[in-house]
Amino acid sequence: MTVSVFIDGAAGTTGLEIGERLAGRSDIALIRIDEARRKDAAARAEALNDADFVILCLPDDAAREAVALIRNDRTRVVDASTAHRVASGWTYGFAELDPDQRERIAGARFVSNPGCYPTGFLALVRPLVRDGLLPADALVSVNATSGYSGGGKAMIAEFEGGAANTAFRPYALSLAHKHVPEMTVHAGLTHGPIFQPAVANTYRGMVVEVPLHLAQLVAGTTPDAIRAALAAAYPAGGLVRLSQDGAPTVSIEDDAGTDRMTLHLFSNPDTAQVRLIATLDNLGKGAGGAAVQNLNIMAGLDPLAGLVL
Ligand SMILES: NC(=O)C1=CN([C@@H]2O[C@H](COP(=O)(O)OP(=O)(O)OC[C@H]3O[C@@H](n4cnc5c(N)ncnc54)[C@H](OP(=O)(O)O)[C@@H]3O)[C@@H](O)[C@H]2O)C=CC1
Ligand SMILES: CC(=O)N[C@@H](CCC(=O)OP(=O)(O)O)C(=O)O
Repeated sequence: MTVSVFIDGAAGTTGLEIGERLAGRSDIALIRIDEARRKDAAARAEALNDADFVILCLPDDAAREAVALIRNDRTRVVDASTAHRVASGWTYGFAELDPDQRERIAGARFVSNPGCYPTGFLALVRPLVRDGLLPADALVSVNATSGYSGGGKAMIAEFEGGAANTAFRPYALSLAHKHVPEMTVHAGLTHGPIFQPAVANTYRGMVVEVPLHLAQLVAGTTPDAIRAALAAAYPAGGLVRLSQDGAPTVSIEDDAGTDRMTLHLFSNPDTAQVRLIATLDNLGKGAGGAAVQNLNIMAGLDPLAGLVL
């Protein structure tokens, strides 16, 4: 079986990553438009309506416009932007979020690819809320650092052109980052987490951390219970894997250049505190890898085709 796929925004950071993963696959026929017409609405509309699947790698407004340009009831969509991640009629494209999420994605016409930071946050927190270990009204925070490719072409130019002039820059200091709604909704929390992102002077990779006092969890919850919940949520052999933490070091490079995500749990019985940490690639499981995974699931293809494990 061959499916036709159009990447709208193929010349951008995420679009190029996805194009690389799909190139050379015999089960995918890529639809391309001339470089000179890649922002031309008529050319895009033709490709959007010809394709079995489209992957939107566009700014939010352009992603909404692309969806409006689809005039048939056949073309299926994976949107990598933030535009539809808590929108009704859209399925959240995080296959490992819940036991039946993969099946929901398989049957969906409109799938929103998760944000890169929410991918790490939700992997750590969603199983704890679902299993009743973390109360839904818990007040949590999430600290995270991303490589600068997370900011797309503009941020890459800033760092590689020498204008950034920093090794590490906290941002979103207004406490209103665009990822907080999807973190809240899909974790099943009633309060948004305090989100403290930063960008580091490295191209790709992320560290996403949720620190918790055991007192924030339901009484009697132990680090072993948290580990058991995470182990049950992420069976071996998938893209999301639970580290055994024999060698307790974590770095932003750990999963860079791959489509996997690694979860860590560190704890100290004396302080009754835990640090839950996810490492991933903002362009891998945080964007392009997840989009290809969703496409594979929706089209009924080999679920790991084109992915870097
Ligand atoms: N970078 C990352 O790590 C992640 C990005 N995303 C999301 O993916 C989307 C793309 O981001 P990213 O690749 O980083 O951004 P880039 O800025 O690198 O790429 C966006 C691309 O879209 C093109 N574009 C803009 N407007 C239009 C339009 N109207 N029609 C056609 N093409 C258009 C741009 O053209 P031009 O080249 O001329 O500027 C550019 O090539 C965003 O919504 C982003 O939030 C999601 C997860 C992670
Ligand atoms: C370092 C950096 O600037 N990161 C981006 C998010 C990266 C991203 O890809 O956001 P989406 O997944 O929602 O598209 C930011 O914080 O806005």
